[in-house]
Amino acid sequence: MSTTAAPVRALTVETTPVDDIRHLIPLLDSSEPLLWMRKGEGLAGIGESIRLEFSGPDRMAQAAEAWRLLASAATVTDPIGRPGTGLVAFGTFTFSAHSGLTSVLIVPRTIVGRRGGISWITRVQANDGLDSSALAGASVTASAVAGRMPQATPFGSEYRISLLPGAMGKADYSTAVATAVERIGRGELEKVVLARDLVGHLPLESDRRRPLVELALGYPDCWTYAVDGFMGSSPETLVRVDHGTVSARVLAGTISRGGDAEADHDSAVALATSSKDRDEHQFAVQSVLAALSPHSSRLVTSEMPFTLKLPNLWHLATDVEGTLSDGSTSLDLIAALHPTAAVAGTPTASALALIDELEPFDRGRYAGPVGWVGADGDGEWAVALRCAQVSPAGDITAYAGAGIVADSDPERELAETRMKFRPVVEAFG
Ligand SMILES: C=C(O[C@H]1C=CC=C(C(=O)O)[C@@H]1O)C(=O)O
Repeated sequence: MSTTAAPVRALTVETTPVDDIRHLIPLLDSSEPLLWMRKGEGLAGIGESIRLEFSGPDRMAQAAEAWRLLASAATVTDPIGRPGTGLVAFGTFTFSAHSGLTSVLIVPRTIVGRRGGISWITRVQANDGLDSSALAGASVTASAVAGRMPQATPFGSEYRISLLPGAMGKADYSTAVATAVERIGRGELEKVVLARDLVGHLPLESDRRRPLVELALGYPDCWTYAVDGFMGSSPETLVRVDHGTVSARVLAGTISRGGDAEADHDSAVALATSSKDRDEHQFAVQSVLAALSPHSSRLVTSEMPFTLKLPNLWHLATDVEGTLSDGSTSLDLIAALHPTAAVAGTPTASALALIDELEPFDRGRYAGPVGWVGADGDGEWAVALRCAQVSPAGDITAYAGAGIVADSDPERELAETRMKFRPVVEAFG
């Protein structure tokens, strides 16, 4: 859909309960799926009612402001009142302030949701009436047609795509890690997260819901998402705001799964007791606490990080929870949090400069916030990991990175990125 500065229309939004909907993905558009899902529940978006695009250093703050205006002008009928009912926008934001890709908020024409066993449909209609000049920094495309009841459609043919090294090959990655370790040794910074890319191409008219099915079935405990051609399955909750409660799951520190039960247990113990991984993890936790403290009271974390088991690896994890103290929306909070030390490093400015210097590609939306926001500003946002951007022409770019600290070993970090690519490589392959 093209982007023009068309007048924004006020939205009329109506949520209605429906009989149990068990499968969200078959309802999606096969070429432009919009999805947010975990453990079989979540939100499926069909069509676009309004698209807001942002770029530059203030992209998230602009989105927060534009969303306040759009939501306050909407007429919402929502007898269910659960997270994800009523007016919702799906969003994806670029990692870098100077990315060539845009950051977007998309209000679908129809949203089908399921949460706690309750299913609903939300229909959105764009009407005349809201002045677009009010939508700070946003470029807007609007469509007036209201959503219809979506029907499941059969999946298109199967395909198998190989993803191959992109702008940064394996040897280049190891060299970049060695350079980062040297810079850390010189005291220029303490941690940096370096990523590499894989590329491939989707055949014409491929059903883009297929990789989502693989991701959702293979990684049910992760957030499986698809917004504007960007898709993946992330284990990391950047922030969730629900009726005044703010929470996050911080991940940093990784080890492979063991080949049998005993080796797997040993792997988890090795991760939990590794001072290298504990250090890497603490940088990430501290960055999240520092960003959330000004907006929350009673911010608590588990005393020690715990080991989180995923099908492809173990992570060190810390859950954070607090009470929102200043009425921030989830978009305000992603603006405050991004980029955490789980995806950039410490100190942030030095880490971003080194990423720019050592990574020969634009991260696009990789490692940026991806998720949804509701009319009241509540929402759920993941750190966009284990992901790929698929362009309208079918070009695929997948990304995975690893946190580099003083005693990182380049070959181990390379192996870690291979593990982290697994969900996406298998979903397309
Ligand atoms: C940067 C990534 O992972 C982050 C999240 C969890 C563990 C990480 C690590 O152990 O390096 C990274 O900080 C990625 O998956 O591309």
